Amino acid sequence: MDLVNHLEDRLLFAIPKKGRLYTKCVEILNGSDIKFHRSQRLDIALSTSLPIALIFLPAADIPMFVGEGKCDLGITGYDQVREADIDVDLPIDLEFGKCKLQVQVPARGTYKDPKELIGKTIVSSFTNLASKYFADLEGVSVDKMTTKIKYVGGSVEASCALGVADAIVDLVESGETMRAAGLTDIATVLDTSAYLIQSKNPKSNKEIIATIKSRIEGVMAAQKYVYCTYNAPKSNLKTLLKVTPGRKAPTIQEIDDEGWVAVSSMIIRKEKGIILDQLKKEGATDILVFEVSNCRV
Ligand SMILES: Nc1ncnc2c1ncn2[C@@H]1O[C@H](COP(=O)(O)OP(=O)(O)OP(=O)(O)O)[C@@H](O)[C@H]1O
Ligand SMILES: O=P(O)(O)OC[C@H]1O[C@H](OP(=O)(O)OP(=O)(O)O)[C@H](O)[C@@H]1O
Repeated sequence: MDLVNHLEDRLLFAIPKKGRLYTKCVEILNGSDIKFHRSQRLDIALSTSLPIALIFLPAADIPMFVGEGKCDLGITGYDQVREADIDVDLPIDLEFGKCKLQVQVPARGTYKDPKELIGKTIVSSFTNLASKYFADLEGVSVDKMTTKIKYVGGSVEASCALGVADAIVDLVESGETMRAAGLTDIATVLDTSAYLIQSKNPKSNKEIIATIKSRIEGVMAAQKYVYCTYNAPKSNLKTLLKVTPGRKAPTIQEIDDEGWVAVSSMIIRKEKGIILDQLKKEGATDILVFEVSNCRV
């Protein structure tokens, strides 16, 4: 297939091919203007807007491809990076795919402390992280630990009910799966979210890597902030500026009304309600909020 020849001179960027991280990754690529067309059944897509080839891979394999320098950049869960135990840079926390890798036991059982599981059988898809966690609990190296760690690839939560495990180590987001399986968490092994990961020895030039990172940071900022403007009485400007300090600093402009200025500032989207209430209370008028569709920060 000729596609492979077109990979030369392109930065290879590994993206989860499906699953929980896929949709958000495509949103980030779109927001970054990394345009591509993915044909059905093809796991490589050439970007039409930048010298990039997107390589769609299982989330669990991405740390290896980036760690070995086959792909310069990738997006995957921090849990996958730690499980693979591969040395990569983690330049951007993308703040989605947030969940916890937790030790879970039958809710009606007697286990309350993970130390009570020493010497027992634990089932997980994250056997390396689970092994390290229980070896640390035992205070020995992984090869000397007495706790048995077994691998299953999915539906880990069924293991206790099926009598395969005394406890499991699995991801928890809402907790619905855990509760439905009659389990409860007793310890957290790792907090995770999706990251942009980068090879320690990238083959592409620094410029294209910097461009991609800056665009992704722009998408993140556009998601995190909204743009707020208002008119402020000079008499209470100091207090109002404390409410909207901006990312760097607020912009203040004179207006054709003595005693008043116009202020514009980026504000955190999640805090918008409280901030607008405070601005109003402190005497601001004509308060407007705008979506930021894109930016460079
Ligand atoms: N509720 C969740 N359950 C599992 N993984 C989650 C959850 N929320 C976020 N994640 C992240 O998604 C990653 C799993 O990605 P993905 O769904 O692509 O793999 P997968 O579960 O192995 O896919 P599949 O099971 O469809 O083959 C996890 O490693 C974690 O970083
Ligand atoms: O806390 P929750 O919001 O319920 O999410 C957690 C569940 O999601 C994942 O499984 P997934 O759906 O990816 O299927 P799997 O069991 O085949 O991995 C994970 O392994 C948990 O089972």
